[in-house]
Amino acid sequence: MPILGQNQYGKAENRVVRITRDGATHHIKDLNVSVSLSGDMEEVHLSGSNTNVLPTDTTKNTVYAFAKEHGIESAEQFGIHLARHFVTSQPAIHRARIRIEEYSWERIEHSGKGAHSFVRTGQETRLAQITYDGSAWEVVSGLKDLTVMNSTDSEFWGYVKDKYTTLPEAHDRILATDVSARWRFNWTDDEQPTPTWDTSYAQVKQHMLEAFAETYSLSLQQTLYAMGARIIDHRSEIDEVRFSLPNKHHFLVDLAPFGLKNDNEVYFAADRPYGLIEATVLRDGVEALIPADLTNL
Ligand SMILES: O=c1[nH]c(=O)c2[nH]c(=O)[nH]c2[nH]1
Repeated sequence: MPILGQNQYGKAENRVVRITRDGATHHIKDLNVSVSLSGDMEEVHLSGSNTNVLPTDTTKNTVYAFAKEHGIESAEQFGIHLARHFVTSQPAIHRARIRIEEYSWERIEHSGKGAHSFVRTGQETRLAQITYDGSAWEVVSGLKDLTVMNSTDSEFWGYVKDKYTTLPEAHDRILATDVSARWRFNWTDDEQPTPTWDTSYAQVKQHMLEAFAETYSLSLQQTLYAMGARIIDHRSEIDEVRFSLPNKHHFLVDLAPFGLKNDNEVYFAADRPYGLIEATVLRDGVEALIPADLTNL
């Protein structure tokens, strides 16, 4: 008989918006929450018995009920509540993985009454993944679509040249990327104090941006390492950072046909193909646990 391999189930992409009313001042949390459970699920696959199956519909309802009952302090805290609930309340469920995307809203400053108007900020999407097996926690936070550009202090030369190489060496180029990053916390058990999730997120993002701005770059690879190293050096709660950085190429336009000189002023922003630079930066002595392919994480 064929063997049932790894399996998991749950409700994906539960969109939950939680408003907290503080008089006329409102606060918004806007999340996309995916629940994935695993455990004693052989029978549902092999014989069709649903005895151990908590319906995915129930997992969806739990997300909404918890938004009311516990509020949403941070994506990480909310994910921890949910994961703990599924694993500790259902004997057949041995592992819960909660993935969250968070969309940020900024208050619209205006001179009228009330503080209940918001504009979606077009910057990055915050990410969190919480996994719990009844004893150990794994929290990986992250972000995607944080678009950054340096208009100088970037070079790329001295690379391998074979018969197919046509790329001219660059001694002053634009360096631009959409940062996708995940970082793993070394908080793993309830005995340790939990990190302050929001402060940690803000600091990690700031270190990333400062390292991008302050690194005189000889390659996107070098900039990536500088960004990760800065996080590992400054944030003791984090042991591992993984980046996926598309190199958003900007090519100088040849204006000579029009009798114009292009002194690093006019570029064509290409959207594809793009270089894709990916790497993990780790604290010395720790094991790498973030998967190499971030597309589904
Ligand atoms: O920063 C870069 N790294 C590369 O590996 C590479 N390859 C390339 O064509 N351009 C660049 N730029």
